[in-house]
Amino acid sequence: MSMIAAFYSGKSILITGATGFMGKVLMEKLLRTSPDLKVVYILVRPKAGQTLQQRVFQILNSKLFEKVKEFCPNVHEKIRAVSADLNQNDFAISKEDLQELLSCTNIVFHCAATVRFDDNLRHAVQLNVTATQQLLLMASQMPKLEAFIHISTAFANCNLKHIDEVIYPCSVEPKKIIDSMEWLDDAIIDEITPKLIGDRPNTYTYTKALGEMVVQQESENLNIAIVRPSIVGATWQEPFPGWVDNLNGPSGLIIAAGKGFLRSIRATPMAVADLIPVDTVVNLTLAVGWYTAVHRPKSTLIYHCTSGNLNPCNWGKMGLQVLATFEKVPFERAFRRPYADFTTNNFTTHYWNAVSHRAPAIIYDFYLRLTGRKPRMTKLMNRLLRTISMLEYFINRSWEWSTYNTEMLMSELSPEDQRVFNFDVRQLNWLEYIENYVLGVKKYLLKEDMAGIPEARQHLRRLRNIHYLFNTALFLIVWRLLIARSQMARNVWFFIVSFCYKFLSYFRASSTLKA
Ligand SMILES: CCCCCCCCCCCCCCCCCCCCCCCCCCCC(=O)SCCNC(=O)CCNC(=O)[C@H](O)C(C)(C)COP(=O)(O)OP(=O)(O)OC[C@H]1O[C@@H](n2cnc3c(N)ncnc32)[C@H](O)[C@@H]1OP(=O)(O)O
Ligand SMILES: NC(=O)C1=CN([C@@H]2O[C@H](COP(=O)(O)OP(=O)(O)OC[C@H]3O[C@@H](n4cnc5c(N)ncnc54)[C@H](OP(=O)(O)O)[C@@H]3O)[C@@H](O)[C@H]2O)C=CC1
Repeated sequence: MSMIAAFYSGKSILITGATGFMGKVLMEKLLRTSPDLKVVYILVRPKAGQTLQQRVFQILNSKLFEKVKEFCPNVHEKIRAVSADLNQNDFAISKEDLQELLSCTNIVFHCAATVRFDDNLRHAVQLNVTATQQLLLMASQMPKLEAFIHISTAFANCNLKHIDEVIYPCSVEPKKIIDSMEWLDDAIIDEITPKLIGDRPNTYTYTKALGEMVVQQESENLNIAIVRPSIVGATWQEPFPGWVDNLNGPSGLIIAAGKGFLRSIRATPMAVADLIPVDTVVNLTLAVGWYTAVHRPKSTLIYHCTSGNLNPCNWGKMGLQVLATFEKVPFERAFRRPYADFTTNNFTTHYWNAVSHRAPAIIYDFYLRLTGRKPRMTKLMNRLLRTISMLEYFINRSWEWSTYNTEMLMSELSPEDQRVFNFDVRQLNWLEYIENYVLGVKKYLLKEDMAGIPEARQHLRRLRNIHYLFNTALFLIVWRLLIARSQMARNVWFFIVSFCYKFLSYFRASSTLKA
């Protein structure tokens, strides 16, 4: 019997960010392994014209929840969606709901965050710092609370090269930042943002670091732990391999490469690609919840959920496996044949951006205009290049994360728990994982049917022929222009033609003699 699963039975669990990528997988695993838990409270905001109930219904009817519904058909009865907006004061939770949450919650998993790299500082602080502080305040009023698990990121301290499982202070106190966001106007905030984030690449990593400081400062009377995942990718094993439902991290780039938009990327092939499957993160998080509640460590423990030091893989190897998988399972209606290379300096990056990204987009838009359609490729390409520029920081550097606490926790688990809540990334076969990841992107993100593969191959063959035709035509045009303008080009042309003629004459003569 799994001790962790048994621990969650009968418990009331509060999850923030349950509609997000990680939150969904966390909720699914909890309900599948501990169907006897009392209730899962999820803080949800109405969004995109959908009510709370519609959002929850959509999640529970997704492919991700198919397996849990086999075990526990009335899974929806275990979930209680509470209307809440983490950007609002007191999260805009009704009095009755708040009362219930405060009096019943045993465990809190705080996953909600803004993970956008381009968020303005005010919004990123509101969600990643102020909301964390408010949630901790709520938690301190929960008499039955056994553990509070905060999800941070391994990149919160990406300005350092070696990162230990400790909280590193930021130069300005989070409380001061929170206060200043209340009275500074947007223009001033934009001006001071680069100074505040310092050598971090974006507001996301900075505000996640501030969030950790808040956790540390409020941790006095609470039993808290922090989990720091690196780049979270599709599921490795559970509930099935390759599940993914958003474009963050590598997923968007896999689509862009598979559809032939992304042909080169500025990346360091030998840099460690610290990817971690989402089910591994969730297993560790649940194990941390159990350990923190049962063993009540004296200080706030931080757990790195990373792969680099236990089972390293680099971007070069991953990229090649991504491309190899496109050969086996091509994506439908590609813009160009998938081919991508890593560039390593400014000059080649600009050159390939012009030749492989912008020029084809302009030519395609010209074709769309000619055929009476609205041009859209240049806009899309600009957006892709902007996205890539924001991710480049992470694919051109390597970090070392120590994992003593994570390894200690692994050794504390029973063999059954090590199996059911497996977070031992040493067992991961990267090539198999990447292949399943690409397949998952095709199936669950692009919603493409496997039956469409022959047609996709046919389409790629057509693109290859168009490519050859285009290159030949381009060559002839350039050559024709050269001949018209330069005596030297004419001489070279005359030489090649006469050489070919002589070769053919000799070949014909020798074959006549043989006959
Ligand atoms: C040896 C040589 C080998 C040769 C082999 C060569 C092979 C080469 C390549 C092969 C294929 C690639 C394989 C892997 C390559 C490397 C991948 C590296 C990824 C690394 C990521 C690391 C980041 C992790 C750091 C920290 C981890 C965390 O803690 S946080 C979680 C991560 N957060 C994010 O990823 C958020 C990023 N997103 C954003 O910040 C924003 O979305 C944005 C700024 C990127 C865009 O904002 P914008 O307002 O413009 O638009 P938005 O409304 O959000 O979306 C616009 C359209 O763009 C689509 N979109 C969104 N995100 C992405 C994305 N990540 N990639 C691509 N597209 C994206 C979005 O859907 C919108 O589309 P439309 O609706 O169609 O307009
Ligand atoms: N994905 C990754 O690569 C990594 C993620 N992390 C961390 O993991 C955690 C989860 O990330 P992930 O699941 O990928 O992120 P997602 O963007 O998929 O999910 C974010 C969640 O936060 C919720 N949320 C955002 N704003 C509000 C709000 N104002 N009120 C209520 N809820 C809100 C979202 O709700 P809604 O659906 O309504 O928008 C969503 O459920 C985050 O803390 C992140 O920092 C750490 C390392 C890597």
